[in-house]
Amino acid sequence: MMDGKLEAKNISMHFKDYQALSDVNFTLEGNKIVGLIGRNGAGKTTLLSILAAYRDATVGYVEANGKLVFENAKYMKNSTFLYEAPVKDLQDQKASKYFEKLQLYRPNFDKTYANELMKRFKVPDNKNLSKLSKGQLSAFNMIVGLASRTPITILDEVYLGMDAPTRSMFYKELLNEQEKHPRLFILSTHLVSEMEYLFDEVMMIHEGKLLLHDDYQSIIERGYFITGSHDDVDEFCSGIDVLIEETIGGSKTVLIYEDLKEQDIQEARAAGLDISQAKLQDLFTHLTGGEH
Ligand SMILES: Nc1ncnc2c1ncn2[C@@H]1O[C@H](COP(=O)(O)OP(=O)(O)OP(=O)(O)O)[C@@H](O)[C@H]1O
Repeated sequence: MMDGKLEAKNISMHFKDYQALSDVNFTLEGNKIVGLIGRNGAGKTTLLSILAAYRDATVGYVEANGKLVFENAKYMKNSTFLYEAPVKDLQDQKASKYFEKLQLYRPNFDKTYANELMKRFKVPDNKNLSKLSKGQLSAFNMIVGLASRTPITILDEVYLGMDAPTRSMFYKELLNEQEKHPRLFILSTHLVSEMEYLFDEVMMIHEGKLLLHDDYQSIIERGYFITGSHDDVDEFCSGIDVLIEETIGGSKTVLIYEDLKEQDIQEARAAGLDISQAKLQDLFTHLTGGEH
């Protein structure tokens, strides 16, 4: 659907004297699910609102297929940005009324699909939207995001308020929808362990800076836990940045983020070291400063 390019160029965002984003650069290309992960206050919402052209960056700009997105009516039509249930914007209306209006400026909006999801996610359609529970409102938001079928769909922590079974249904539906109607999804989250299997690509931001941006697989393949005798682990890790280390008796475990050669891994294992792949959640926690 999109086969296009979304580029962030030298984006910085200042709020008075507070710098929420510092020189963020990246290119997203093609149809994929991109996970934007970052701790509380890292700058996720700020970055997404700039990507969605809801606000302009203090410095830098965003382009979609080489055209500025800010104040670009065509881009607004082709993108959806959903953030924590904007109750105020919904006023007193029922879903059906809201969908009718949405159809006017979302040419791909599929009302039949939206209504089917309303049933499946048990969002009542006979109540005013302002009367929905928190979880129902999150589900409603997610339904709008999926059924709008815009080439660019940006969901800012849209799962907030959904209970665990509902979130799990949402993830399945997202994958299902991505297969049938591929587009560029950008999802922000800190539920990393729960959502990592969804991501084709990951952007990690920390204190307003883009710390990491790569294919999910490439990131995962650089994260290792290494356990063995104190000396063996130290020897293996000489010259390698260690993210965390834990010593229990004479044995030591470290987490590293590094390209290892398959041969080095084999040799280390043969020499008695235990090497296992870390999860994105481990890397996320420790690349962004640990549990402090
Ligand atoms: N309008 C504003 N004025 C001043 N500071 C702001 C404004 N909006 C955001 N900030 C600050 O910018 C930083 C990034 O905020 P942002 O909402 O983008 O973080 P986030 O990664 O989405 O966080 P969370 O996971 O907690 O939702 C925070 O320190 C926040 O206080």
